[in-house]
Order: sequence, then structure tokens, then C-alpha cells
Amino acid sequence: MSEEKVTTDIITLTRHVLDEQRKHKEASGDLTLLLNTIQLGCKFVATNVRKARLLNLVGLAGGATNISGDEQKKLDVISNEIFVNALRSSGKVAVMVSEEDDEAIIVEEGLKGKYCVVFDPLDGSSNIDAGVNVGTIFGIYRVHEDSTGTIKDVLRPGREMVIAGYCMYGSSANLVISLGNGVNGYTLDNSIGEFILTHPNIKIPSRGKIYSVNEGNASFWYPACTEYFNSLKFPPGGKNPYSARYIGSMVADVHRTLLYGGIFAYPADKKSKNGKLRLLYECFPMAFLVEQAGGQATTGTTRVLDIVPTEIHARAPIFLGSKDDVEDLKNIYAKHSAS
Ligand SMILES: O=P(O)(O)OC[C@H]1O[C@](O)(COP(=O)(O)O)[C@@H](O)[C@@H]1O
Repeated sequence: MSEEKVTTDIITLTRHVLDEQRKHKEASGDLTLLLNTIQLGCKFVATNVRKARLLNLVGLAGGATNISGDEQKKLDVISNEIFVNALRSSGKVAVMVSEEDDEAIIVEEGLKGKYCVVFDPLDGSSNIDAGVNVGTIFGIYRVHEDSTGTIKDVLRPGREMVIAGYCMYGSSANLVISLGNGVNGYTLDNSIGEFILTHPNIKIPSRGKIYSVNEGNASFWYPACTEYFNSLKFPPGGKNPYSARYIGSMVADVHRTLLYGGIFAYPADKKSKNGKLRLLYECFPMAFLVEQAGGQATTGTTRVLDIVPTEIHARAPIFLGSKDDVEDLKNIYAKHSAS
């Protein structure tokens, strides 16, 4: 019987980030420590999502709603608390914006650091009780040179983020992250409690065969949006139609799109003028990752990462994915806005 080869030179997320940091002589290690804090939060959420039924953590958190009007689930509240407590106590954070907190959290003096973290502690919460993949989404800004850490340090274009990532909780916990030079994916090895590099240098295919959108809203779509998705479903010249895949958890739908290619969308429509997804802690981090992987992210007419948010829970329409697929979408929107 062949002996199982035990890998002893494992590349953990922490080691990989340290390697990256070493390339930047001026690095203080603050980001590595901040990422360790985010890792802790993801490991905590991964465990509780996995045991939710056993620990009676499914269901609503007693009827409370967040500023977006979503009824908060027990796991929404618990996930939010672990991230807020861990980020505050890290001493590296000045400002936090969470989907679950109406106001931005300004960290008190003495614990204040030089980074701002915007995050959705548990995305896709409508799927939790059915055990379908959910996730955590996060983005990190550096506080402006001349600032002590105010809301102005987060109401800025997504392109100014220094780090973006998500952690998907499913058959395994997958943490996908970019420090601004490419995208890497890590899988949580529960036996040693470490995120191990399993998807180095993720590159999204330039064109895919899958589209991902809630077609239940199709009756409210603007003509450009309808024309685009019809072009995938009823392609001219006998070409194969695209396949439809929609989980209803942004993290899971974007993760599949990053690996397989194609396009994910939550368009603006006659019912929701700015779509549904939140700009700061859903659209920006995902757009940052997709661009770093060679794809594109647009509202239909504007590069998502160039938008300047006016308030912390602002929403924005988003189409993201393979470069050529999003280019087709932009051409159809341009044609409609020209007519
Ligand atoms: O059910 P819909 O309208 O298609 O919306 C699904 C979208 O809403 C979300 O669930 C919103 O996220 P939250 O669960 O964090 O509020 C996304 O994950 C998903 O892409």
C-alpha cells in the first residue's frame, strides 16, 4: 500500500501575505495582522454556519431589521459581532462599515488604527436556513494621510481599496483575496485551522457560457437588459445558448463566475432604480476582485470601481464577469443610451 505523502511545506494565507509584504520594504505588518483578524472572523463564522442546525442558530434574531430593511437572522447578528469585536481589538482599524449596523463605527482613541474595513458579515442570508452557500465580503481602505479616521475615509471610489476579499461557506470554506496584485484562493483545513493556498493566481476566462441573474425580475428590466440576456438565451446563427445558474448568494454566484467565467448581474430596473446590492461592501470588493482576475465590472454605463458613494449603505446596479461578456453588455447599453 503506497504511503500517503504528507505535505510539510504548506503555504498558509498568513505566510503568503508575509511573502507579499516582504516585497514591500516599507510594510509594517499591520495589514498582515489585520488579515489575521479577518481570518479569525471567517473561521468563527465557518464553524457556526456548519453547526447552525445543531446549535439552533437558524432563523430570525427576534424580528430586528437592518437599515436595508432585511430581517436579521441569528447568524447575521453573531457574525457581525465577531467581526466588529475582532477588528476593534486589533488596534489596526479606525472606521468600520457593516451591512448590519446603521451607522459607521468610529473606533475610539487608543485602539484606532490606520485602516477602514467595510464588510457584509453574512451575505446571502436568505439561503442560510436551507444550508445553501453563504459568505462574508470585505474591503479595506487606508485612512487618508491627513485624516484621523472619519466617514470621509470610506465614501471614496472602490479603486482606492488596498485589499478586497470574500469567504464562501459551503462544502468547504474558501477565502478569495486580492492585495492589489492578482487574486489568490485559500481553503480552510479544519484539522489545523489554517487557510491553505489552493487556487493561486486566479484568472477569469475571457468569455464564459453561464449567465447568473434573478430572472424573476425580468418584467421590470429596462430594454437594454432584456436585449442582453435574450442575446444569451436566443443566440443568432445556431450558436449554443448560455446556461443559467443563480444561487441567490452573491458570494457563491461570483465565486463560480470567477472560476468558470460568464456574467453575474443584479441590474437596476423599474422597481429598484439602483438595483439591490450595496455599493461599499458588496459591489466594490467583488468588482475589485474580478478586475484583478482580468474581468470587468460595470453598472451598464460606468466602471463600478469609479463610483463615489454618497452614503454608506448606497446601492448600485452591477454586471461583472468575463471581459468579453461584460464588453457585449456595455455595447448593448451604449446602443440603447445613444438611441
Ligand atoms: O433574492 P434576490 O432579490 O435575487 O437577491 C439575492 C441577492 O441578495 C443578497 O442575498 C443580498 O445579500 P444579504 O443577504 O447580505 O442581504 C445577495 O447575496 C444576492 O446576490
